[in-house]
Amino acid sequence: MTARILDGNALSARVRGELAERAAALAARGVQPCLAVILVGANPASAVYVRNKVAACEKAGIRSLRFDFAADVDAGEVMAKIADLNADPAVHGILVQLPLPKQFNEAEVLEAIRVEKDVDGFHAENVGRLSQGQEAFLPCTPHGVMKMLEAGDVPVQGAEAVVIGRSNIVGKPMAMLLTNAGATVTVTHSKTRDLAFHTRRADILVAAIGKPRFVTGDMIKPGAVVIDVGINRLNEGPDAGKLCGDVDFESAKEVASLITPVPGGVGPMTITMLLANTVESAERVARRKG
Ligand SMILES: Nc1nc2c(c(=O)[nH]1)N[C@@H](CN(C=O)c1ccc(C(=O)N[C@@H](CCC(=O)O)C(=O)O)cc1)CN2
Repeated sequence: MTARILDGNALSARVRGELAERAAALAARGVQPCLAVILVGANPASAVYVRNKVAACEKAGIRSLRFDFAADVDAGEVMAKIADLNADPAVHGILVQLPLPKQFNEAEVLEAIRVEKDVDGFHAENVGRLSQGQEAFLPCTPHGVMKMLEAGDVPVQGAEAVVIGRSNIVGKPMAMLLTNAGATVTVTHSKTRDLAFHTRRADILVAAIGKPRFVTGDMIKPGAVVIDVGINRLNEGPDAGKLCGDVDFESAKEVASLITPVPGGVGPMTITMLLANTVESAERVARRKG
């Protein structure tokens, strides 16, 4: 069996087209969706993601404001910028690119963003609302994964889902979304004993562990759906310099029924769901204006 590929670029293009129409309709009513992006430091991967987010906004008719701070900036300066953006009625979404340098308390920074502008879905109130199955801004990567499952007609209700990774931005919210959708979810991580025992039981396997090509074909149940959230740049070997996921694509595709590639899988959907949350936030403002 060779797996069908779930193309995140194609799905993103479709969804971003719809979002551009919604953004244009809002602008016609005098509300131009606007996203503020804060980048602290010079992490090269973060710089690429922020550049891509700003470019995607522009293409979709979403205004973007970008604020760059040096890695050794005083945390108070960034907090003051967040306070300004919170108070600015023209700004509908605020995001702080992660990771932050060591002097920052990440949770404190994320809590400083107004819940209604938390388009990354990382504020504790949005996390709590998600855990209770209430309406909330959903974290962009897990939300993108759910959209991909939907686009691939993957039955989630009743499925055995295994998530590898327990990070706040992917693993934990992913588990909550799959649970809310009726899957039976197992969260595994670096301390899990006999990981392959769990992964081989999965109808839906989500890999978000941050280890290049970690999940191999022999760890996958035949016919499973494999979602690769990892983005790793290889430093050595014949593929040095190339991007790869947490899944060994070549062996996995021979066992799975459906698989996401890296690049071109979940990554583009992360940015797409950020645009979706920003447009949604602006629509809420427009509704309140009447
Ligand atoms: N504030 C946030 N910080 C981080 C998030 C997040 O959702 N919010 N997620 C990740 C990084 N990330 C978004 O910020 C992200 C990662 C990857 C991609 C992507 O499109 N990847 C491409 C490859 C891009 C490349 O060439 O490097 C792909 O997979 O095709 C988008 C967004 C951590 N931080």
